[in-house]
Amino acid sequence: QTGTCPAVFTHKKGCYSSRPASTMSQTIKYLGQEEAQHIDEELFTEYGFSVDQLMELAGLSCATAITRAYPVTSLVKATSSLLVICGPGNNGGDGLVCARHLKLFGYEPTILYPKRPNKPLFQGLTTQCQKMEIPFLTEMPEAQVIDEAYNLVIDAIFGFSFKGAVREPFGSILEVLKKITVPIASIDIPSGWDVEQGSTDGLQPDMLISLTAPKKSASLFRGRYHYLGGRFVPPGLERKYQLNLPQYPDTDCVLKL
Ligand SMILES: NC(=O)C1=CN([C@@H]2O[C@H](COP(=O)(O)OP(=O)(O)OC[C@H]3O[C@@H](n4cnc5c(N)ncnc54)[C@H](O)[C@@H]3O)[C@@H](O)[C@H]2O)[C@@H](O)CC1
Ligand SMILES: [K+]
Repeated sequence: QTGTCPAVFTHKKGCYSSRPASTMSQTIKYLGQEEAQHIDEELFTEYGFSVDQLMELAGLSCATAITRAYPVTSLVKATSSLLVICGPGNNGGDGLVCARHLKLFGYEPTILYPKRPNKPLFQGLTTQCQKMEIPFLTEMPEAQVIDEAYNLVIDAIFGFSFKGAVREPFGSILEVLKKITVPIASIDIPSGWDVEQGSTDGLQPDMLISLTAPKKSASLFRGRYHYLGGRFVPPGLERKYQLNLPQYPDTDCVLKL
């Protein structure tokens, strides 16, 4: 039995978990944009979480998933250098948290954070990264420079609130990212992709870390590593939106999908 029932307890009649049997065989839900935003809002209102709490858990999940896919010992460059590109919203905040944890995990992240919201949350996260001695770039390097200097680029530019044509400076940044050959790990959504429809000529990340639940465009992801993170969903919210989340193994904060 044990061999056929990963991540759930077993007993003599087969697999079981704390989840009702009716949801066990169903597949994980891929969320639309509005649905993702509603879940986000409910977590903060009805369920009493604060943004910085969930951002910390989300960013930690991302850093952990990255250690699974790209362990320090597997990196090809002489240093364990990573480039983390942060956008103007909460996806960018996840990137800052992720960079801080990656530094603690033995990587050498560098951050590009061109549009910084004038809010204490983001100012605090920026200070924390500076105090962790993570360098900040003042401009986007050229594609060739990125390929030479970094093992991996972490895309924390846009998440589930992205809409419409990409505005500067992010249009130029995404153009450079389309030319690089080092792998890209995208947080929640590959930036520039429509949250539901994806993109035919957009980024093609090697890794996607879906937070809470994958968004519809994740079904078009063709990279090697798709991870789920953000192990903080209360059961009532999971039931209401029929998320059918898989069970995370043991105490892990990430799960490979
Ligand atoms: N509910 C959840 O599961 C959680 C979500 N978190 C993160 O929060 C993200 C969503 O954050 P936000 O709602 O702040 O939004 P995003 O971070 O997706 O982006 C919003 C920002 O991007 C800008 N923007 C939108 N479209 C643009 C365009 N076409 N060109 C240029 N700029 C554009 C907006 O002006 C805004 O500043 C998620 O994807 C996830 O990464 C986590 O921080 C916490 C938990
Ligand atoms: K992203």
